[in-house]
Amino acid sequence: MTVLATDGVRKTYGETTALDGVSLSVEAGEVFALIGPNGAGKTTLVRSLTGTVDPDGGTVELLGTAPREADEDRLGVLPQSFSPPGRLTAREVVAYYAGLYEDARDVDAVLAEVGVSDAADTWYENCSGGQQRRVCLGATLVNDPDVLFLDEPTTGIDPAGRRTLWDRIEALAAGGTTVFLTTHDMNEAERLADRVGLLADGDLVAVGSPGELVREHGGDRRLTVTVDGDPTAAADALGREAMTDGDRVVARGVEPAAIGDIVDALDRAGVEYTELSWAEPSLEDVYLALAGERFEPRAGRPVAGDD
Ligand SMILES: Nc1ncnc2c1ncn2[C@@H]1O[C@H](COP(=O)(O)OP(=O)(O)OP(=O)(O)O)[C@@H](O)[C@H]1O
Repeated sequence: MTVLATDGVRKTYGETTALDGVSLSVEAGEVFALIGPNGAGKTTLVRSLTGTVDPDGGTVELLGTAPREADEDRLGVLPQSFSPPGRLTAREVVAYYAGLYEDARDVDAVLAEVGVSDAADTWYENCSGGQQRRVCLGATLVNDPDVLFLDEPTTGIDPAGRRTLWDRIEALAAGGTTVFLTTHDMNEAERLADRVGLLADGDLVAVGSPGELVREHGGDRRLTVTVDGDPTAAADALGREAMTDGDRVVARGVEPAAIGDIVDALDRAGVEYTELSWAEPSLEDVYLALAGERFEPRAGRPVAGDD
């Protein structure tokens, strides 16, 4: 069942085109992550989907109706900036939002779920930035929403806390909650999302599962050797196309099975190196390929016909 859908959505602010004809749909129980550079239009799209921005063109449907008509009891929305009154405790903030619903969840259970039980009696304004973000997330979960919009949910949260919240979001999705999130954290998108959409300059330039996007746009597996000395000797020793960049030599398309032979070849050639690493392409490579800022390697020079 389609939970939300846009067709040709456009939004301009004066001379700025925030959304330039965005069409997408998200199915029940799906986790959809929207990524893209600052100013790409992510928040504008979330706000169009939740009915707080009126698009200039195109159509938006949420739960089978116009966003403003959608049943609020079934929605949870965590905006990018959310400013509850500072002189309420964390528990009072969540209780305030719980009070807006007839059938709200237990406030302490929600605080525990987002990992802020310890700060339950602390004034919101005295909570750390990460604790505040968790309290706000808790406030969006009080009505046990069917559809959850999370605009940069883990910004400002420490790595361990981020993982706790990822677990929580995964558990919600496993329970059937549809999640639409925006993030600048490629690990977050890769870990959580069934599908990822990359928005650039108001255009949805790629949509697919993280695996599909990486296969299509992520480029090759690569081996990087950081040398202590002249990189060209290392590049020669690799016996394959490579590129030098400062003290690094990068060869693309290297299979894991070839790493042993490469190490032997470097040893035979007497190449001194400080690091040898091998990496699969990731969503970050997709992002950089499709929306990143391009730059020329500082002292790079192609070796052996590398492109
Ligand atoms: N209310 C507004 N008035 C004027 N311009 C706006 C308004 N809201 C957004 N914009 C502009 O629309 C464009 C898209 O902004 P938006 O906040 O949707 O981007 P974003 O992808 O969410 O960015 P970020 O990653 O920085 O949060 C930007 O150029 C922004 O300046």
